[in-house]
Amino acid sequence: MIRIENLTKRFKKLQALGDINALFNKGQVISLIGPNGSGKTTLIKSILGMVKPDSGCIYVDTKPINGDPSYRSQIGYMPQIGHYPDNMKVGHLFNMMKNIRKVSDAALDTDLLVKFNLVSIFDKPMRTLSGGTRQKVSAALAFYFNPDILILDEPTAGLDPLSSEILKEKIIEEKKKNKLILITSHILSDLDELTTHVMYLQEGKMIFLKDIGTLRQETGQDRLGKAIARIMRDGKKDALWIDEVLAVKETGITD
Ligand SMILES: Nc1ncnc2c1ncn2[C@@H]1O[C@H](COP(=O)(O)OP(=O)(O)OP(=O)(O)O)[C@@H](O)[C@H]1O
Repeated sequence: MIRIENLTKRFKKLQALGDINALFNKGQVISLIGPNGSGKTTLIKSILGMVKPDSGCIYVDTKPINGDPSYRSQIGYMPQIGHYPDNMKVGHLFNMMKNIRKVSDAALDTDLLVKFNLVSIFDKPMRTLSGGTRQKVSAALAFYFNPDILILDEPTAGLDPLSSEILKEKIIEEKKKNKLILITSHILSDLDELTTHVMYLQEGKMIFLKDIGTLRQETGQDRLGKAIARIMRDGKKDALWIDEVLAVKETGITD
């Protein structure tokens, strides 16, 4: 569904992404994990066409994305920080998006609008919302047009525990509908019940892309956080092991 080939991006001297190769398919929930500044958001923005790679290519449903931008209507995107017009009211924002997309009411997914009770704040200007409430607006917009692909950048950051659970349940529901979901998060416990595959980035390099079963088996750890910690610890002890996992990038997902 999304194929990434030899993707490279530099910001002046800094290599933000170095020769990334990956294949993401329907029904997968890919957790993009890596330290701050490892390139997760740059990768996401490259898929969305918001960052122009220096070289390489991204295909969505076999079509290269550097042509027709209409592929973006297939994608629901929840940014790390949503930027909205300050004076726009919440209700107006949803209406405006609906009008731009020319989608009928029946085709809309209003689940999160209802569950986050956003209708009750339709008259509030965006600038008056708390950080967490802005996150809820971003989440509801990402799912609003029932997209086949969801890209969620730190979706639970800033959400209270109940809202975080509501969002996670929603992601699980969409996963059951065979959608492709890409998530970044530093809260690995949030990803445990969602993830089918883990893509680990470090300094712009893909260290591995593996299905969660393989990762658990190789590390002997059930929890994602512990499995990743184990990998990083072992990686420091044994550089050869890192070479071995780097070889995974040649083949992509090891199903
Ligand atoms: N527009 C830009 N101009 C210059 N450097 C940039 C730009 N965007 C990102 N970078 C740099 O590229 C690197 C990767 O950044 P990116 O935001 O992709 O990391 P990340 O893995 O998403 O980090 P975090 O976990 O902190 O969100 C960082 O060193 C960042 O400073």
